[in-house]
Amino acid sequence: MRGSSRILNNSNCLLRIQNAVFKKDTTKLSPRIFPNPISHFEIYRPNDRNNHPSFWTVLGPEKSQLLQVISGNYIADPPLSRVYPHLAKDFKYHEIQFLNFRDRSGLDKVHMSARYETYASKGELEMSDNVNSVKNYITGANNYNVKVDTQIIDYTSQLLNLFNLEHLQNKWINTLSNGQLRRARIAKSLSSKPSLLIIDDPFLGLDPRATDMVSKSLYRVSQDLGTSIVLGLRVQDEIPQWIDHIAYADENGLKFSGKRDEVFDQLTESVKSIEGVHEIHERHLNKHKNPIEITNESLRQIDIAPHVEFNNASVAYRGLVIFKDFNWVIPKGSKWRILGDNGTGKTTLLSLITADHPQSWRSVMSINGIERKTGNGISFFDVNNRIGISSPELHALVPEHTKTMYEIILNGLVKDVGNSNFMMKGKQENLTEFGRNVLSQFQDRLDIYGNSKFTDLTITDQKLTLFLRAIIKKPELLILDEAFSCMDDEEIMIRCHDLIETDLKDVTVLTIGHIDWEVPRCDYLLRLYGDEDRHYKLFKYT
Ligand SMILES: Nc1ncnc2c1ncn2[C@@H]1O[C@H](COP(=O)(O)OP(=O)(O)OP(=O)(O)O)[C@@H](O)[C@H]1O
Repeated sequence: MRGSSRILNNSNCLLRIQNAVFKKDTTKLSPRIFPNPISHFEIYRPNDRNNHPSFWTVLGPEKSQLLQVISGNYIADPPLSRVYPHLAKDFKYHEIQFLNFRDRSGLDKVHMSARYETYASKGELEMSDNVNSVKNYITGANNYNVKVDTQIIDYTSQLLNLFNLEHLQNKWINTLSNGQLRRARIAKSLSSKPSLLIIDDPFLGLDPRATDMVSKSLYRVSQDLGTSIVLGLRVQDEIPQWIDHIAYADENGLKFSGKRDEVFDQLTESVKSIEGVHEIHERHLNKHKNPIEITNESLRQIDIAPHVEFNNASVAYRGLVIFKDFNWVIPKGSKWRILGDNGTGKTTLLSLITADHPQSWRSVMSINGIERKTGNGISFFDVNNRIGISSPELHALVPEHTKTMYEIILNGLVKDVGNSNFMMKGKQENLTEFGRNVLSQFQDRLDIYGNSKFTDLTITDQKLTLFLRAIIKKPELLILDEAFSCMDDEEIMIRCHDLIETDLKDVTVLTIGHIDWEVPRCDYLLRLYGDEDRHYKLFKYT
């Protein structure tokens, strides 16, 4: 860091790392997290008048590791090479908050069907005394059953307002949509008024409006509370204006760090190849991107039989209407993007298709011309034998410490257990030629990581694992819900997208993703508007 040779004012220094190496544990053979020592890195409180670094973004292929180091994980060697001077006197564990969104930590690990069933058994959408309400989740009253004092209530109201959660405050936390839940988790992390807030992929799964709102709100709270903030972003992501310092971590360690404008040249040089790949990818995806509005009638008239059809479907949660008279014809083999702000009903729609949603059995839809209703000889397992899926909910259910990459992928071959059962072993001999071909396209990754535990994989390889698991049986219908979000190795993402175009031509694909370049090329778009009348429109890309 430039100018870092000066020893700065200790009282406002939150974190100082000097000539430190980091290890997972203290055993002699434990490998270093980064081969090179970190020579110097500092974070200051934002109200420090000397304009010292308080708002950082960490970029680069090893950003998550550096965030762990900053947040106090791993063991520093020598011991005092990483210190938190400002916190040292009266340190409380909640002074540092570290959030990553890979899991739904702190919440029940429930699969979608359980989410809807529990709602059904609870019977109420909103309960002011609901222990597991969003509001209680943010204050912590759900865990400790503590009485929350008025000051905290006032502060919580501010947080609810800033993160647009007021209208959701009495809902049961597990019924929130992914984007809503992420906002709630950020609000919760601020409820303890931390000195240092570290968030990996803060905008993951947020729609563009929510991204902007969360960014502004984070800055505002940090000013009010004097909280320093570190955000882990991908090189391709937009860096908020208020971030004034950048650190870049690669496999060797901290490559450079400093003021945003001062590291500009180094950053440009380091990300040249990543940006080159990104530009080619975007050009490919945008080749045909003019959406023209179409109707269900026109979809019925094309020469391909409908695969899935929604017929006047309606879904409401105790007065909260999500779908009203919803009709959608999905031709066999067509590729769709489903787009809509957080909470507009994308996941609900997919859970109808996967039969996780109870409404799914009430003649609201048909697949291959067969109406789905109870007593029609179709079971939940029949439905899911033909569906492959990757989603954040499934990601959270992976037994990450016990299963390897290869085991998780083969698990996708197991029949008659639904898609969320990770325990059953898939058999290598059940691989078809298609399955073998798919795996051979990623042999380079499997050779290195195939026998690694899921937890030890990078986020890119975790997402790749779930993608391969979803397609290995060659499903008739493939559901990709945020399947490529936070994949930072875009070359791997492109290989997955290419595979969809070349090897899954006859498979119907439904994709959800808020970021354009994370979505494979699609023929059609379903746009949900989330307004009072639950409008939606269908488009064809030309
Ligand atoms: N079981 C439930 N009980 C009550 N409300 C629910 C339930 N499940 C979902 N909701 C509400 O229904 C709305 C739609 O949720 P859904 O998860 O389908 O949205 P989404 O479009 O997938 O959002 P995101 O982009 O955030 O993932 C949200 O407002 C959510 O709070």
